[in-house]
Amino acid sequence: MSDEMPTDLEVVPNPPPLPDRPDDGHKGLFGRVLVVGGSDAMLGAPVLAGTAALRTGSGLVQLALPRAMVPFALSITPELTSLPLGENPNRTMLAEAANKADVLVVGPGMGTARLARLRLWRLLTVDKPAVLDADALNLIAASGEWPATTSLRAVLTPHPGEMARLMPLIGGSDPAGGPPRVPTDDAGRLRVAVAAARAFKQVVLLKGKRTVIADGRRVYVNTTGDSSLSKGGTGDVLAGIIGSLIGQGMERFEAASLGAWIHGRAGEIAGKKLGPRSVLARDVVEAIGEVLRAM
Ligand SMILES: NC(=O)C1=CN([C@@H]2O[C@H](COP(=O)(O)OP(=O)(O)OC[C@H]3O[C@@H](n4cnc5c(N)ncnc54)[C@H](OP(=O)(O)O)[C@@H]3O)[C@@H](O)[C@H]2O)[C@@H](O)CC1
Ligand SMILES: Nc1ncnc2c1ncn2[C@@H]1O[C@H](COP(=O)(O)OP(=O)(O)O)[C@@H](O)[C@H]1O
Repeated sequence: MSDEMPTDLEVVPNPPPLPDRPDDGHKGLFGRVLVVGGSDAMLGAPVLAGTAALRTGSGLVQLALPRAMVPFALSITPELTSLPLGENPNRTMLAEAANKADVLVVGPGMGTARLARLRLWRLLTVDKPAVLDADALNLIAASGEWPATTSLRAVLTPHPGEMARLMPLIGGSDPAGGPPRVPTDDAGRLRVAVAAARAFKQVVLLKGKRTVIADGRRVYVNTTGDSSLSKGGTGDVLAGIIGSLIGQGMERFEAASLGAWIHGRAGEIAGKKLGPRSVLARDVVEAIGEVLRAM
């Protein structure tokens, strides 16, 4: 990975507007999102992602998650539908659901066990746009190389810890010989996001204060958001928002940029109501409506 700052980038100053929502539309027009995630220890992550997608305007959101969790997940958000996953890899049913969807959100709370890996590898062969988050990224990092055969057109949404795990795949290392680390300054974060986008040929969103979105040619640095978002589950909310915008027809870089902006504003609004310390990820989901109404 080069230490040079790329000089051939278009810096996008503002996120794009929301896509149109025709008055005579129906749920089939506004995107079918499939969220694949959840594991014994983590139910909240896929539910937060799916609920955020519904709040952002998706017509239909289905959660593919372990069978035992389905009743609990649906009792939190009954507007979600489910694909119960059993102990076998269930890869055919999963691939069928993925093929019916307009966009996939893969990884929130999925864990890194064998079944999760098998399911992810099956999904990587589906020709769909996707948001790859959390454990989807950890599984790819653990495999040691970017899956060159993937047909997914993805937005990767690593936090700096996940990005550090991916860095060996783009030739990133710590000069001192320790584990790779993501720089904390703006220029360094931008360099890493652009290098990853170019190496993987995907859209990369590097989370944190001043989230960076890069597609290899363009870069957008988000300015919304504060410490109201510094709590478990808010990244899952972001994955759902971006998936929803892609499902509503937005191009991936634009969806990731606008999604980061909406997510940050929703965090700020929730923080004003409750105080930044007390905001939960679900409060960020609840604030999405206020953000969208004002746009
Ligand atoms: N309710 C639920 O169901 C929830 C489920 N969740 C699910 O949990 C799973 C594991 O995801 P996870 O992010 O919690 O663990 P992991 O990837 O090991 O990250 C921690 C490591 O990364 C680093 N690090 C993190 N952020 C950083 C930053 N901004 N800046 C810098 N470093 C940062 C951090 O480093 P440290 O600060 O400790 O030095 C640490 O090493 C995943 O499936 C997710 O979806 C969660 O979404 C929560 C709610
Ligand atoms: N101080 C902050 N300012 C702006 N955004 C923040 C801040 N703290 C966290 N965030 C945002 O909150 C989200 C946290 O995501 P992540 O670390 O993946 O959480 P989780 O995995 O628990 O859902 C990211 O979008 C990140 O950019």
